[in-house]
Amino acid sequence: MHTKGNCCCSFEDYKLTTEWLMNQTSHRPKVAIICGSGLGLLADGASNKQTFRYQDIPNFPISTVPGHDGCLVFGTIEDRSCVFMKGHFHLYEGYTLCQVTFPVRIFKLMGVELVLVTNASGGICPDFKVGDIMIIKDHINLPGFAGQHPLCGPNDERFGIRFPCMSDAYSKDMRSVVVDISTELGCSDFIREGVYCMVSGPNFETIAEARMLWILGCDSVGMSMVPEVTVAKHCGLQVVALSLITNKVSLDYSREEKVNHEEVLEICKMRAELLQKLVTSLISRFNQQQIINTN
Ligand SMILES: O=P(O)(O)O[C@@H]1C[C@H](O)[C@@H](CO)O1
Ligand code: HPA
Repeated sequence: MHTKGNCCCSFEDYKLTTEWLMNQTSHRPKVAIICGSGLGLLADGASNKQTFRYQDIPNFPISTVPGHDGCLVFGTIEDRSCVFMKGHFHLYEGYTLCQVTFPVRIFKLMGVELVLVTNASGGICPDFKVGDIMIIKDHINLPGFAGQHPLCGPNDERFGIRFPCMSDAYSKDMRSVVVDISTELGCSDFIREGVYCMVSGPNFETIAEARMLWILGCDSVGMSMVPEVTVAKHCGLQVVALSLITNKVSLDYSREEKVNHEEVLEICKMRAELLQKLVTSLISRFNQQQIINTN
């Protein structure tokens, strides 16, 4: 890979990795699922699985965080090919945003149309409970404000335009499909909608920072996803994102609880089955929607 500004991957790098994967598998996924911390279990429901460890895929970064298995799983859900990222990459691991978002452009080149992102986040909105699932309707890209943005550097028009619109990054149609599915599954009590804020991490927020984020309009805070969503939107992919509220963020100096990563993973385990049902139903609805759109 070569380096230019924030950008360390050339079109040839993306092409090489895509061709390598397409030579190794006959799956041609239309949906990619990015599994956040502790949520790799989402791939377990797929059949006809074919797994590639990140270290074996040319140009792929490797996962360094507990709860991120570090493999790409191709499989079938409801007769449709999907690709699951069991583990994704974070700024705090020391990766550039070009590396963090590298897989998204591979998905684009492979023919993916929908990216379904899951992650873990801390609930800022006082109404949120641990275990709630927040449908992300918008985000605040805090590292982006400071120039840590995946689209900084020369723009490659083969992926998208220089100045992409982000006001509709999260598909409105797919968001309402998630609401319908949660009613059908009888879990609408856990479903919320809100604004996710990305911070770089790796420390959890101070109380003053959390209060600032609440004033700014953030309902939850996490350390990932926004770069991937930005790059997905830039290259014309539909995005739907679900954030599992794994802890309540302290807004109050009298609160004694201290958040830690083990607790985050524990809550992910608790909600993995429900998230898996949501994801499976969502994929089958996306397939139906595609069929309707092409008829
Ligand atoms: O990868 P995600 O965003 O799901 O993981 C969150 C943010 C940190 O990586 C970690 C903190 O516990 O969980
Ligand atoms: O409270 C949090 N803050 C930031 N990232 C997180 N990921 C899970 N919980 C949190």
